Amino acid sequence: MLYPRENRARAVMNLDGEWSFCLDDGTGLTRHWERGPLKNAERIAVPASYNDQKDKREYRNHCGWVFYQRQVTVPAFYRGQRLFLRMDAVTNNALVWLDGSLICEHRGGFLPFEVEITDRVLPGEAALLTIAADNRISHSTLPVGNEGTTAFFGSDNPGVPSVEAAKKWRGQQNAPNFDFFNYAGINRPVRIYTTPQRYIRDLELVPGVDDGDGLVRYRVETGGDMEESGGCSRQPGNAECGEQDGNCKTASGAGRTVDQAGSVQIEILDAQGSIVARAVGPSGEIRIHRARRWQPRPGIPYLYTARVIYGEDVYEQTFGIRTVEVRGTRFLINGEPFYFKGFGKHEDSAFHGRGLDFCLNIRDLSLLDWINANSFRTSHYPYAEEMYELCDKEGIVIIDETPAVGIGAGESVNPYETFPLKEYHEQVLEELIHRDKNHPCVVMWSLGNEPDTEHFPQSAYDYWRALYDLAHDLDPQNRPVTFVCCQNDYTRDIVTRTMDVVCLNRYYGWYNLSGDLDAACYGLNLELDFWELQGKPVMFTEYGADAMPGVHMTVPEMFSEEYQAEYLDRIDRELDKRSFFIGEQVWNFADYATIQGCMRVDGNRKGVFTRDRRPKLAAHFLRKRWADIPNFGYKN
Ligand SMILES: CCCCCC[C@@H]1NC[C@@H](O)[C@H](O)[C@H]1C(=O)O
Repeated sequence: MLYPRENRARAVMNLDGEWSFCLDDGTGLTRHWERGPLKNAERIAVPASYNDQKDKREYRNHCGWVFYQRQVTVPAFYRGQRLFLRMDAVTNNALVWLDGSLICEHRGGFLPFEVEITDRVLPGEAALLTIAADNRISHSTLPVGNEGTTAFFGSDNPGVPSVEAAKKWRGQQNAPNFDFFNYAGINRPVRIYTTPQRYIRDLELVPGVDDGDGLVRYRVETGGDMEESGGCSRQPGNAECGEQDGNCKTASGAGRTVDQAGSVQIEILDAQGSIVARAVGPSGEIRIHRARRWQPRPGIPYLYTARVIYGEDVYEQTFGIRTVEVRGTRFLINGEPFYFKGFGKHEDSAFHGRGLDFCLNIRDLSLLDWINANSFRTSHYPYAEEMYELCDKEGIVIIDETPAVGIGAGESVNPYETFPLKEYHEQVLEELIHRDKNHPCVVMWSLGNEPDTEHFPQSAYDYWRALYDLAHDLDPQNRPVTFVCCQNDYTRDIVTRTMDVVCLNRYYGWYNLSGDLDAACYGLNLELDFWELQGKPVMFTEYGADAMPGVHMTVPEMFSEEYQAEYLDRIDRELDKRSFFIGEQVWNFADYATIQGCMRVDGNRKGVFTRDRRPKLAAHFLRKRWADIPNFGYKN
């Protein structure tokens, strides 16, 4: 499924803007609100979460379906073209109708899905588009919601009769088993795009090097051929209603890599737009003489463009010539040992919630430059495609993470036996890799964040090892695969040590040994001694401390800006002593919204920037530290 781009063969209609909106009162589906204009509708902006767009508690705390609606008129001059409706992300589950007919549904709130509507709309005629979004989370969703218990870090007095009675009285509420607000709705763009009858369905680019040349393996999948069959080529994110067995059916017939009805041509253009190589056929290998490498900044993130021509259709995709490899305890990019400097982030901002915000993306990459960072993890879900395109251009390295956060329920519940997540997790992983496979900025896949790997070690190993193998099978570039492990008994965890890179979230001196950085460094070193024996590259994907802006102390204590800065300084000094330690990603880039709770003061305050992107003391510390740490060769 290709990102929508307009060109001489394709048009894109962006449906962003003001839509009609209703919170479901529990009758929307049974009374078929999609069959006509929404009654008592309010105005809402798309793309953006709905939660913060109104000053109404019911918007903030809604639990269930919401309905979005707008009229769409495809221009008459699109007649004869194929038409596709693409939703970049509807959080968390979606139903889509046109003129009251269900045309597709999708599970998952952070990856795109599309459906062909060529035979469902009449160009020149208005149609009523309705999208319903369900924000409920549970043991069956990713991210995971708690069932019958409190949210992550929630507090409770279980068993007290009055408290238990009140929980029953208040009815169903979402209880996120994750530490970010469960923003929901149409968080990313909705578009209609056109293609010629025979069109390019997908493009896979696998860059390699050969004695200074670039060697790019490519594969083009086409669709809409004359001899099209109704066959189902499983293309993640292509959905058509009626396929209740989860078997995606492409409404446009089977995808083919073997060209049946016309030749595929591919041209490679350099950054100046000159054709430097070309090939014919739906798959093959292209040599680019004296190719320029894609390098993380301050290197040059050089991008080529693959232009595919198939019949009347054209599609252009940028890509980079770079290699990624784990060798011993080193993480190599273009054969050189890379050191990760950066953060766990969130897609989070006032007003937009989790909605795509082009301006914020530009601003955040500017701040990553200001602070001398080179990378971030898309914690804890895939980010909007536009951010990856920016990182390709700016030379920022990404660890790309699924929405699998919160898989665990304490020592008494084995989530791997009781949470029905395996197939869904596989679907999400497949959609993620399918969407992001061509981005040079993506150097590693993270299968998920902080699952329980301590209480049921063998079940955990079986579950995550299968996903690890699947990720390696699915990724044409076969990038390293990891997952992110939380503070646990690392001697009982038999999963983390099997990943290509050991990614640790550690909070010595915060969630344990609180406020005591001497003891924190002592404990950290005991654990690092353990990891030294594993012979794997190890990095922090989270470490940090909350800091309330403006709280200052001469003797640093928790929640002061000084403590946050000293925390990072002390821990970093210990990490510098370990040659197998290949990166430090601080939690978090910026303060962000969470569910209410006695552990959160207007959200999570571990940001080194405030939510409106003002630097705390720790940001100045990191900017200075990271100015002296090179991308390559810092450790070995
Ligand atoms: C004992 C609890 C361990 C929590 C580990 C720390 C958490 N990791 C996942 C992130 O989404 C949270 O925001 C972070 C935290 O709380 O700030």
